[in-house]
Amino acid sequence: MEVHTDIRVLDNEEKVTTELCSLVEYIANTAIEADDIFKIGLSGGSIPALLAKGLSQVKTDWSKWRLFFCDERVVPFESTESTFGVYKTFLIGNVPLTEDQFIKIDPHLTAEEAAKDYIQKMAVYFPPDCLPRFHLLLLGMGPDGHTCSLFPGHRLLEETSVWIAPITNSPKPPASRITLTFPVINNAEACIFVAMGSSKAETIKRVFVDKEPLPATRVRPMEGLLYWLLDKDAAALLKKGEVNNS
Ligand SMILES: O=C1O[C@H](COP(=O)(O)O)[C@@H](O)[C@H](O)[C@H]1O
Repeated sequence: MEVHTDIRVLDNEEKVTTELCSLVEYIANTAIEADDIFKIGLSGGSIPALLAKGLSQVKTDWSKWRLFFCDERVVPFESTESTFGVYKTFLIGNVPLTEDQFIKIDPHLTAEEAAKDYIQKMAVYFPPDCLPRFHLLLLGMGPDGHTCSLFPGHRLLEETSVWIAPITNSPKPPASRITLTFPVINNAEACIFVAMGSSKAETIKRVFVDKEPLPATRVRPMEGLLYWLLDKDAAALLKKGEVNNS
């Protein structure tokens, strides 16, 4: 079954930031109205810097936000490789979010233990006996097509038995990470990919024109919405008609 994909090509990073934050605002406030809570999964890479620039304009009840990690590196929070560490530096103090609204890994555990521990932490926020359904996942895509810490050709692409899986041989350092698995990703109410810069152009073509089965292409929220926010450089190899500007 086809998943409707809303691809938006924006002029530059500033416009991508504005579009991203206005979508996040709308989805957050809709979730809060319906469920009295907004559950968002965050990615690392280029996304935290965009949120740092745009989220302060967002009007929402910040106390209702709970922030999870689509993937996280199993390193101390003080490390520049820690995704939570990056968000802590960029967001806390910049928007009215407190550290305890972030559902964090225990960085003192092994990746395997950290994944199990994170499943238990997540379970507190989702109904029992069914897959977690996030209101929103913010996703990035590496030049190799990876998303979260799901890398091309890795056995974790086929993992369906756990919500969160450990990985100890990540091809992109650091090696030790935890990641959401596809059943949870594809159960989300909405996923927003952000890809910017010419280093992403070839991979964007592989996703939308060649339709290669890359990890990012496998994000298909069957009962949800899928957005791709691209800047002009990332979209450079797409022809007219391959995108729907809105
Ligand atoms: O390693 C990672 O990379 C991806 C992509 O990052 P980007 O800088 O190309 O946007 C990111 O989404 C993921 O969370 C991170 O662990």
